[in-house]
Amino acid sequence: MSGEQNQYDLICIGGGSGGIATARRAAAHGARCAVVESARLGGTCVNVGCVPKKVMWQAAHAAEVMERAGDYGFSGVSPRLDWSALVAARDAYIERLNGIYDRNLGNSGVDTIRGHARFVDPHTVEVNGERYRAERFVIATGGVPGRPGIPGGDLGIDSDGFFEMADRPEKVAVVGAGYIAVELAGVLHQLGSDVQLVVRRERPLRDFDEAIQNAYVDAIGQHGPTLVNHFTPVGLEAAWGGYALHAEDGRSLEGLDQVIWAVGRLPNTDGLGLEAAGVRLSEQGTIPVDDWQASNQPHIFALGDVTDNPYPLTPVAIAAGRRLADRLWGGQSDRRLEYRDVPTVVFTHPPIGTVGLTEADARARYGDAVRVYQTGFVPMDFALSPAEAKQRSTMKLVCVGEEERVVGIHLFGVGSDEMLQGFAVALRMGATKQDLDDTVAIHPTSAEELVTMT
Ligand SMILES: Cc1cc2nc3c(=O)[nH]c(=O)nc-3n(C[C@H](O)[C@H](O)[C@H](O)COP(=O)(O)OP(=O)(O)OC[C@H]3O[C@@H](n4cnc5c(N)ncnc54)[C@H](O)[C@@H]3O)c2cc1C
Ligand SMILES: NC(=O)c1ccc[n+]([C@@H]2O[C@H](COP(=O)([O-])OP(=O)(O)OC[C@H]3O[C@@H](n4cnc5c(N)ncnc54)[C@H](O)[C@@H]3O)[C@@H](O)[C@H]2O)c1
Repeated sequence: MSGEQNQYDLICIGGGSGGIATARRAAAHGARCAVVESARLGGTCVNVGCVPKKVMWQAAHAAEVMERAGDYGFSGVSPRLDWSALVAARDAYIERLNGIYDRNLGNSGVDTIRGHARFVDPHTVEVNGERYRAERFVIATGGVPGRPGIPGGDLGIDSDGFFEMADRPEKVAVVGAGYIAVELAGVLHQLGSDVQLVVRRERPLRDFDEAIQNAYVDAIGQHGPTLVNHFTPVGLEAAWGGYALHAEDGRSLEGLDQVIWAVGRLPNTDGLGLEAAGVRLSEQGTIPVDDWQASNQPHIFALGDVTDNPYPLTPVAIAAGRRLADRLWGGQSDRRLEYRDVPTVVFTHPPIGTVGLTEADARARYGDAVRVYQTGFVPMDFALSPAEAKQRSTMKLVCVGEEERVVGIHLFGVGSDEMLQGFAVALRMGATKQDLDDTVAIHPTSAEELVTMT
């Protein structure tokens, strides 16, 4: 029987990016809140996503910079990676973050309930046999990696498995054409593995602006990983000589130490008891929500990767949650997340940064009113490098109308990851090409190209 202490204003199911952010903001507004988490606090991002991925990317980036040391006159730089030391340091860092998340929840006055939450009725969840009631719920249970439904699809590993690898594989196929595939392929390639990036169509990152797709494909054509295109996997076999990945057209990739599936993620609603709560799911298994994050049950909200959110990103889950809490408990009745002009970075080598419309989307929406500015250059990082080692950067501005309002910014090159955030503010505020031109450049940087394009 649940007592007073098990009665809340808000229970967030899922202690990841969205659930924690919502509960802490609601608590700051005075709501009595709890977060239920069945695994490690911090969710995908902290444990098997952004954070360990960025650590691996930093390691790969360090390797890349050390490769260039000779160009600047250094000698004797021949690093050898101790994979297990890297993994141990990374995991210790994440453990510290888990502790910080725990303390932050406590300091914010949010109760943490450990275990798997399951609705037993629209206002009650059960966790480890104990019942908890709330006036409102936020479902922020995120997603899990998917695998193809082909023979041998259960062999190999997914992105969760990538973070468990005790050794660096010598020869690996990364299957997929989205963020995770290109990021993991890039890290492993840069850290010394022989990597084949396997895509079903012509090239990866097909949702990105064509200039970015081309720049990325040119870059990996020059430096790796190896692109294997038009390859639709139909089977994976484990044999003595290593894995063999078979394609629909009869081709095979053989002798692989590892195969990493990066073929998309699935919303995580397993065992949530949504039928008991009366919450409907979409055909894709996501929880459909309205503009205010409400499910078909007005007191049950959902956000982040478990919804049909077009940007399954950590800051998006956080922003949706904080705005929801501001609206429900902070008296800000119009506050909600608008799912547009969300800046995002893909941590390739070099990285990709993008915000707003691609040229193709802008042309579909605005027709001839679109004007595009594009530039390509070798950043100064490679000024002293031999021609074959130089990496080019690409930048594109998509502008609309007489006033040339900037509606899309697409970057590929060293520093794009850190460059984009400020320009995304400008885009959101309605900056025009003239505003960029009127901003005095910072020299010598790559970023100055964005305010000097003709
Ligand atoms: C490899 C990888 C790299 C990524 N890199 C980036 C990046 O660089 N930048 C970026 O912005 N995004 C990145 N993402 C995406 C980002 O991690 C997600 O968008 C984000 O974590 C979604 O937050 P969420 O709150 O919706 O869910 P999650 O963070 O997934 O949290 C959901 C939590 O709910 C818990 N849970 C599930 N069901 C229950 C239940 N019934 N009861 C109790 N607890 C439950 C889970 O254990 C989990 O901890 C990456 C993702 C992956 C996989
Ligand atoms: N840097 C970042 O911000 C970052 C990094 C990683 C992930 N994420 C987020 O996580 C989300 C999920 O990433 P993701 O890469 O898992 O998914 P995704 O949906 O971006 O890509 C999945 C890819 O797998 C391909 N695919 C699907 N089935 C396949 C099959 N049977 N065989 C071969 N290929 C197949 C699809 O064509 C698609 O290109 C992203 O949309 C992104 O929002 C963000």
